[in-house]
Amino acid sequence: MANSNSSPLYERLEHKNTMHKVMEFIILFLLLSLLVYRLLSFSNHGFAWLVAFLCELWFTLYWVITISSKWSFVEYKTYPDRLLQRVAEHELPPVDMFVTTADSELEPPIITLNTVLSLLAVDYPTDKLACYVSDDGCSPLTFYSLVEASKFAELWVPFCKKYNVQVRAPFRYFNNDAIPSSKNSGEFKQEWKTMKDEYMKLNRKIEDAVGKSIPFDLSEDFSLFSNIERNNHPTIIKVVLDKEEGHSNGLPRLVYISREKRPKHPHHSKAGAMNVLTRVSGLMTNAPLMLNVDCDMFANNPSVVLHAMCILLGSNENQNEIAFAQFPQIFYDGLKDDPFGNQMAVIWKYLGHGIQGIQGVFYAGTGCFHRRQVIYGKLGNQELLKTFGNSKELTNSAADALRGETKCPSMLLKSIEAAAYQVASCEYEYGTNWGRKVGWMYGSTTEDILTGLSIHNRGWKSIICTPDQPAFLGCTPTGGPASMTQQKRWATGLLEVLLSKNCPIFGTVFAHLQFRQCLAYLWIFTWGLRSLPETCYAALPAYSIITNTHIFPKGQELAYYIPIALFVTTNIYNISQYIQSGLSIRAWWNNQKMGRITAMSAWLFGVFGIVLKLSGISETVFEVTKKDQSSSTEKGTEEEDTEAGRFTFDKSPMFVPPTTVLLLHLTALASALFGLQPPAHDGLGSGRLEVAGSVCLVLCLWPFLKGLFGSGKYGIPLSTIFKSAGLTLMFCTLCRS
Ligand SMILES: O=c1ccn([C@@H]2O[C@H](COP(=O)(O)OP(=O)(O)O[C@H]3O[C@H](CO)[C@@H](O)[C@H](O)[C@H]3O)[C@@H](O)[C@H]2O)c(=O)[nH]1
Ligand SMILES: [Mn+2]
Repeated sequence: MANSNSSPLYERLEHKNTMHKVMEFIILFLLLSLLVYRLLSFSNHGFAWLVAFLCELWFTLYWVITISSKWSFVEYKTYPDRLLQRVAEHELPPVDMFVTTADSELEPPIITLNTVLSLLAVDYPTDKLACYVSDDGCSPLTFYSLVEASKFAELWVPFCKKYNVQVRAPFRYFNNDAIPSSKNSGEFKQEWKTMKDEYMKLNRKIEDAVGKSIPFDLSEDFSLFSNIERNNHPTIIKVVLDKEEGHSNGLPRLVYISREKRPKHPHHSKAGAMNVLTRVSGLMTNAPLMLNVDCDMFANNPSVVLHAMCILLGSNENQNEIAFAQFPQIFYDGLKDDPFGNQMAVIWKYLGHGIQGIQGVFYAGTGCFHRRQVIYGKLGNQELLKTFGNSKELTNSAADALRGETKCPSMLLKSIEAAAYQVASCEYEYGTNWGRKVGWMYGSTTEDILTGLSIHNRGWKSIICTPDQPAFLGCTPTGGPASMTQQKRWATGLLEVLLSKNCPIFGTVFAHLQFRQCLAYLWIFTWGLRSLPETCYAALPAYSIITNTHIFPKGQELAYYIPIALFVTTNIYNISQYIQSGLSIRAWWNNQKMGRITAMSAWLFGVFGIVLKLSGISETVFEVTKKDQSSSTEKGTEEEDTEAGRFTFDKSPMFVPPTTVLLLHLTALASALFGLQPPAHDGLGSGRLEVAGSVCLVLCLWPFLKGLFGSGKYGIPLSTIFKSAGLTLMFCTLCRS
């Protein structure tokens, strides 16, 4: 095409969203009015008034930060076709692809191997790709699955490319039994059937291996795994697929790495794993770009790498400003209407693209392409050794990477074996800058946001890339306990950053973090803190009904309409965003409910976790979330499916606060209904707004109301109910006295 050289590889589209902005200001105005009203009537009221004021002050400040973060909605459109016309295949930069897994029980190897297969099969020159799998579980099963998957890949990858298969994770591709009808040639049908049979065989092999202590004969490779403890073992590095010298087998390289672990050495969870991947790949292939995904995030769009290249090779003037290209987290088989409120589609859309208009989207830990140079930082030669550690081979490769040279070694392991084992050992990082100035940053269980922040601090930008066909799809946790565990880890991890020297405010004052980008980071880092005002505010209506006082304006005051208007506009505003994102009102309501529940349980415990850490009582841990096999070969029973979205419980203390708040409101409403309230002091007792607030909370806590009467995992454990009842009783007694 004549003009293909001049047409850009990506376009930046700004959206005005005027209606949203107007509503955002109306909401802000109402919040401020409420604050003014509280201040003016302060003298007539007591402690509860002060609490309400403080909570509302927090909500207002938070709203200002939210408006700023959402303000500049910017979207990027990428054109991979133009890229292929402009850049010759051999000029495309190599990419190292990282997959992390940590536990073969919580993360079934069949999921991991599907992710790996989808990456091996992407549309990109295979000799430019290498896939590295980090296994923090040091599981022979994972290794075995990888070896078996690599054999299957020899059939699968050519098949995908021949027929331009769109979804290259076989468990998704073979999800329904019917042969895709779009391609009807007899040859295709035949090959499709063979492929499915082969995949089923692979599946069976792995299923057979699960649960056996030694699932395979201890041949040379597997013997490395015998008598190994997960947290106490030497490094294992195995090249599963290599390039034979001279000829290519049409598959990318594939390497299995289980880094050394010793009980006394901190392993820094995923961040530590990422740094080992970075170093080992630096020695082996040293690609200038690195993609990383969680084990459950398969490539759902075969052109992902090309889309990312559009941005990272991009237009000349700013290609050196963009540090990473992040694809949004989207989930497959997400339960309908997001009953656990963890699909975050609206957040990704409005906050993700809003921040895009400032310095760029946050790094979200998965589905992201980084520049190796940026991850390494900018350094002079004399600093290299101190920064990167004592491996001469690694410092040389890092120096190459920093100069923008990549000499891709043709022999993978043999020549550099010793160096690879050295950089994967647990003592290697001592006295270096790994985790502090280079690589993935340590000190938070949300290493992703922290690492992205450290990049933005240095003045880099980032871009969110949203091709029409979602680039990566992963699992969300289902059920109450798993969702809460994840949310608690996030709340803790984010607070760990907020309360450390990495706090974004320092980044703005002393480094190159833009002011509004700092606000956007504060928006996310304060998730955990939101639990405090939310929980207090949730208790207020119950308090006022029980004591027959009022915390909202009375009917005869003009201010009476402020909370009502606030309630109405906020909900219209929120609902409109759900509808514009193609979601249902039910999804909005579920998120609304879960927002309240999460704040009172998981986020609150995130704060406790931080208090314990700061007082030196306990460390924070990265608890891996369980990945469900859902739509692979095993289907849940019918009965389970109908209950899929129902909230589940366990004995975790996290469920105590929401249960308590629920019991409190039930008590309050009952006392109002049966006229058991004490007489009001000034004739101004609790009124309609307090009762409405109380009813709202009961509705938000509906899953817990059902849980009071449910049984098994659907029921709140008796011990939790007793604790909550005790707390409710205490609260009521305190109120009355
Ligand atoms: O010691 C560990 C712990 C975890 N992981 C891996 O980290 C990934 C994310 O773990 P998961 O339990 O799935 O956490 P999520 O909350 O679902 O992950 C989100 O949040 C994390 C930060 O809290 C980010 O690291 C992830 O990329 C992001 O998807 C998985 O591939 C794990 O195998 C390790 O490699 N080593
Ligand atoms: Mn996950």
